[in-house]
Amino acid sequence: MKNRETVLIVDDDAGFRRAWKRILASDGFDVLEAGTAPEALTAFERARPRLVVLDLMLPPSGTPEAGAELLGRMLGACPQAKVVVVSGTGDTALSLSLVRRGAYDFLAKPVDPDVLSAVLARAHARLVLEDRVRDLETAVPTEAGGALGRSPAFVAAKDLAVRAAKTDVPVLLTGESGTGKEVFARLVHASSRRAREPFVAVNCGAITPSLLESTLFGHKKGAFTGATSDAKGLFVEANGGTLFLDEIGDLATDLQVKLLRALEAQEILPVGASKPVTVDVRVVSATHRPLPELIASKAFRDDLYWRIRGIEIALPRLAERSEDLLVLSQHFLNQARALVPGAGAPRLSPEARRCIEQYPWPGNLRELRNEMQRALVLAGGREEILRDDLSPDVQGTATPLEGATEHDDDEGGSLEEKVQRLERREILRALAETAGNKSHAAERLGLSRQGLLNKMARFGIR
Ligand SMILES: Nc1ncnc2c1ncn2[C@@H]1O[C@H](COP(=O)(O)OP(=O)(O)OP(=O)(O)O)[C@@H](O)[C@H]1O
Repeated sequence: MKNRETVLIVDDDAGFRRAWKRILASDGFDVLEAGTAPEALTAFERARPRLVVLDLMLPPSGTPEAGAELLGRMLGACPQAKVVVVSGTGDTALSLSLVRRGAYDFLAKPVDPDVLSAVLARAHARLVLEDRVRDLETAVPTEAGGALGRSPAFVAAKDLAVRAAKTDVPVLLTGESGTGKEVFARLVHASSRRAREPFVAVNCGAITPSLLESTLFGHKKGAFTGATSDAKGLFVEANGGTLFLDEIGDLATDLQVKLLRALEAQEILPVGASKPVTVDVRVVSATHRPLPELIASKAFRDDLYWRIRGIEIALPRLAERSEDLLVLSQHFLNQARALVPGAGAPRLSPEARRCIEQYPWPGNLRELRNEMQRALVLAGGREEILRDDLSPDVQGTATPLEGATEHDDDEGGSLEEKVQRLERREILRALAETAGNKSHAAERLGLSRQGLLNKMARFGIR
């Protein structure tokens, strides 16, 4: 059997270490040894073993308190580590108190080899189980159309979308940028009788009016310079299915008239054609601009408004979906793994969660998605996403948790690496405290503005 798990054996007696090493190596573990508390800490920081056999009485101090402190440092750095404490026969009370403080189990000397083997096999099985649970927890199932969320405002919008989908009534999706309007348009399509037919999306604000007309309705060969052949247009491409008109508030007024005619007659007139073409298309529109205001300023036709607004679904801002924040964050982190080679199964630290919950997310889900991608990149393969991996705005003014150890520099590495981590944290903190003002942050840190910019570039800070 090959466990591919490393066990660190910590004992000052080289004879014991040798004997235990033989047993555990034959059980299939990779084994590391340390004879003193400093050696143990160095080995732990370097190899991050998740299994440790720890004798409490270690040089240089030789006191059980030093062993207990070592245990605390190991569990602080790697809470899932399973540390089996080994003590003298008289130390049962102390060993028990350490189990209460997070040690996995304890063994009294002289250690029975079979018991050692069995305890470590059980600890290893536990690790495997915990890994599995974590994988399952992080693999949040993606629901229909990827529309995740359980907050009341979101569930109400989703119910309405699914009910509207069963009819052919036009749907108007409103909501700030990044609230998931396109995701909802796809949800309406996927829940409708048209699900197996095409879903065609067009952003009305992204195409010039002259091009948009032929893009939507098609054109005949020779209708305008460059029209070298007939083109079908998106209405015909979406025939039988759903046409998603994103940013409909940006539609030029003459096109509004043509769109209204197409929707009322269910037929379109390709540019340069003399005969209309009949189409069967369900239209879903979306806008982040308030159409009533555009109507008041004559920028949008009210007859078209009433035509596309069969059922209006207002998507809630992310700030109104506090119950969904962490599920969505985890979902976006999982998604981002595909973009970051070597990223493990990420999870958010308590501090990072707090920051996410306190930030208002003006860019809604799109901003959250980008933030999670960035955090995963900055975490550089570390599975726990820390507060410092978040951008200064998101770290914002959230007050650190009391007793939080995130900023304690106990993550190991060379002196230079520690100094760099410290520098990066101080820069992020100064930026957060000055609301991202680089000149003020530089002043606070005693750097020139350019010096700060250089360091930000080096540490990958936006
Ligand atoms: N409920 C959801 N569950 C999971 N991911 C979502 C959800 N809603 C939106 N997203 C994701 O959030 C991002 C933004 O969503 P989308 O593009 O639909 O927003 P939008 O309102 O159409 O934005 P814009 O108005 O700027 O075009 C996308 O990556 C999308 O996949």
